[in-house]
Amino acid sequence: MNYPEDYSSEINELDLDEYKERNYIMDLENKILRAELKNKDISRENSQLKKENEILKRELDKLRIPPLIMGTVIDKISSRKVVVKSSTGPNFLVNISQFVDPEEIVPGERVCLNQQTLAVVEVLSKEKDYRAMAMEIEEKPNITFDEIGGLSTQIRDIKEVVELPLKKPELFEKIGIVPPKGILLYGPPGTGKTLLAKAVAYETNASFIRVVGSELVKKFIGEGAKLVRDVFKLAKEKSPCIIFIDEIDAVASKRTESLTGGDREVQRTLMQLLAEMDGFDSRGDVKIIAATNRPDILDSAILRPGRFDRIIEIANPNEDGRIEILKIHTSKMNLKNVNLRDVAKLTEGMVGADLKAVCTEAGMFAIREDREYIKLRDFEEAIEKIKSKTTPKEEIKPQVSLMYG
Ligand SMILES: Nc1ncnc2c1ncn2[C@@H]1O[C@H](COP(=O)(O)OP(=O)(O)OP(=O)(O)O)[C@@H](O)[C@H]1O
Repeated sequence: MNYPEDYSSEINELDLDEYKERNYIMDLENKILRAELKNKDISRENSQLKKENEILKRELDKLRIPPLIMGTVIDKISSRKVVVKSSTGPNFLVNISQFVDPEEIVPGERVCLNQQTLAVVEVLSKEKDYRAMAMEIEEKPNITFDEIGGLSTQIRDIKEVVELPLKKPELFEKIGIVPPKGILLYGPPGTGKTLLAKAVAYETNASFIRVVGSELVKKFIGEGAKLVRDVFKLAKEKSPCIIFIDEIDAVASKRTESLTGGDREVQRTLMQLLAEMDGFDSRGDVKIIAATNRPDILDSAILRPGRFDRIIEIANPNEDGRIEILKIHTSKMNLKNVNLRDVAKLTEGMVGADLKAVCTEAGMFAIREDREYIKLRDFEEAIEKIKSKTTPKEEIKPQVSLMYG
């Protein structure tokens, strides 16, 4: 169409204005979109941080709760005053804390006392028995040796000393040798000691009882020795059974000359443990696996023949070990162009628990970017993040004179 010259220039100007306006609007829309995406990212990060904050708060609360003393109510003097026989020995006349319903407290009831004020702060109902609190019992843990990476030699050793005697006791009888009763796993935290013990229980169809050394002597004051007795009794009832004692150093560190009250408690618990171990038949179907990060401080009494006389080191994984562990933890992840050897090279010094955290974190980075696959960059960022949170694991060896088998 032909327009007169002056009219067409007016239209061109109009077009230009409209064009500029449209560009401006598009620009604004892009900015809004970017701001919205950023906002989404921030709120996702915010909720992640909130979750982390919650976890840390809970951890802090746990740390703030001082250890409690167990006791049995002997007599009720008034609605808020009772006489309690403490598990540490003496009787106390104590108050009932305002958080506890005084109606619940009758003679014979087991209660927890605050260590400083000795007030009754908790009633131990039958369901919430302290034994249940101190022991983790699994009828058949669901962990197989295939889920453990980088520990093939240790798996072979453990099979020899635990699995074989449990599955074929007649073999040992024929040959005339006594299978070991207990083995000690030592190595830095997070290297898979608990995992190994659970896998042995799974492969031998055994139940699994886990107790933590530090809890036996610090959380359930005065009950350590009794708990050890109960653990062995329960293990016999549930046999075949694997007893796993984590942090054994807390009950079996070298004896010191002067004994404080706490040390005496440790002593009593250790003596009971040694007596229980000496008292049962190594050909039976209860085996004990203990774990420690501090083999250097162990009392040699527990490493004597007939006790924990097999020692297996669970060290930090090497590069091939790290690849195996990464394979396990990425088996269900959608990876794109990720060579696990590259990831293993970047994770020198990390243990299995760190590698698991790296895999989960790499997945989180992909989710944050709305991607359905995980690339090497996600692993690199995850490694940075985990490294900034963890301290390098130190390897501590037992003293040479303590090593047997
Ligand atoms: N060798 C491994 N192969 C696969 N996963 C592992 C391995 N080691 C550790 N992990 C992962 O780390 C988690 C923690 O490991 P585990 O509890 O067995 O370590 P640990 O040596 O018993 O540590 P701690 O001394 O702190 O008790 C396991 O549940 C598992 O997911």
